[in-house]
Amino acid sequence: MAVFTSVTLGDLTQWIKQFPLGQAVALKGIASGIENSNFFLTTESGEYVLTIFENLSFEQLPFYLKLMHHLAERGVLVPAPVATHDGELIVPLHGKPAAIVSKLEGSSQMAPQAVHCAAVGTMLARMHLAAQDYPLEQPNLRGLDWWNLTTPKVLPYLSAENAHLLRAEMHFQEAFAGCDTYRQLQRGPVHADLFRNNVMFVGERLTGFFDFYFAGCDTWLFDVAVTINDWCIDLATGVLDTARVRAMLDAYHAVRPFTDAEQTAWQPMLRAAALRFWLSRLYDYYQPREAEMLTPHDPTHFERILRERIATPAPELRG
Ligand SMILES: Nc1ncnc2c1ncn2[C@@H]1O[C@H](COP(=O)(O)OP(=O)(O)OP(=O)(O)O)[C@@H](O)[C@H]1O
Ligand SMILES: N[C@@H](CCO)C(=O)O
Repeated sequence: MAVFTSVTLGDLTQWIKQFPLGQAVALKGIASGIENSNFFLTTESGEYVLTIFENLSFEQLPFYLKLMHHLAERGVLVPAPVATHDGELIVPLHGKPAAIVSKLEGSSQMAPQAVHCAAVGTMLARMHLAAQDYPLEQPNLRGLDWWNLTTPKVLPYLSAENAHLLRAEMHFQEAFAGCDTYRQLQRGPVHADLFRNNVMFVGERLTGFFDFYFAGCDTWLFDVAVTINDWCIDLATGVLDTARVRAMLDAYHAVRPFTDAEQTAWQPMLRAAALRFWLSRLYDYYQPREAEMLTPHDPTHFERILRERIATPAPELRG
């Protein structure tokens, strides 16, 4: 159950009047998702998603909602936030920040083929380019600083072997983040969590990216690495699938060509993207939030991926 704050249709009778959407006619809690309370909301003017933010503050949220608005305006397929009559994208509901966004058609493609990976690669590159002139700045809040804070919190729970892996990889990533090649990488707003469950498809047609609430400013290559590490792997082993990798990278490159610095940084970045999710999953596993938590995601999945990315040379970025 992933509705942490309950809302009834009656609660919305007055509240919805601040939006130009007519009356709310149906509301249905969405069971998946582990971060926020989400509802499908039908109003007199159409179908939307109502999100109540359980962890993000009124101060943090404009970065995400305005980014979605910016991207939607530029033709990138993302949910468009709906503004109130006063132009606000975030308003309180039951004392927490809430927003209404357009509902994307379709469903997640949990067994993607090369054709789906190509569509994701194209849209990801378009998104990076379209966000280039986005004026707000917010770091990736799950970047190196967060890894440094989180590592000592999870280390006591790890086997000697895994503790060694984590310490060694943190050491490696600190050095990587400080090197000249890293400084040359192009940066901007990135999604940073573009997993299979955060993209909608109708058949082979991509209908949108969503769940932008881990977005932040980081290297574009980090976003590519996070996406490849989820979409283009054999789930049981974490091994990259060449056909899907090529489809995604070639499609991305056709829209926004990879640079020499990115080619040099590719293997360390695939490791960084694996480390990021190993750490967050370890943290959620050993320090679950009270009561509200669902079954945490399996950390060993990303431990396997990290070991695999260290052991196996990365594929060429430019095929
Ligand atoms: N704009 C949207 N259009 C259509 N469906 C949506 C939209 N936003 C969310 N959903 C649906 O709600 C579900 C949960 O949303 P979301 O992934 O954003 O939640 P979350 O709590 O941030 O979860 P997590 O962080 O675990 O991915 C999605 O799997 C999707 O089915
Ligand atoms: N994509 C993350 C969950 C947060 O959205 C994970 O699989 O660990």
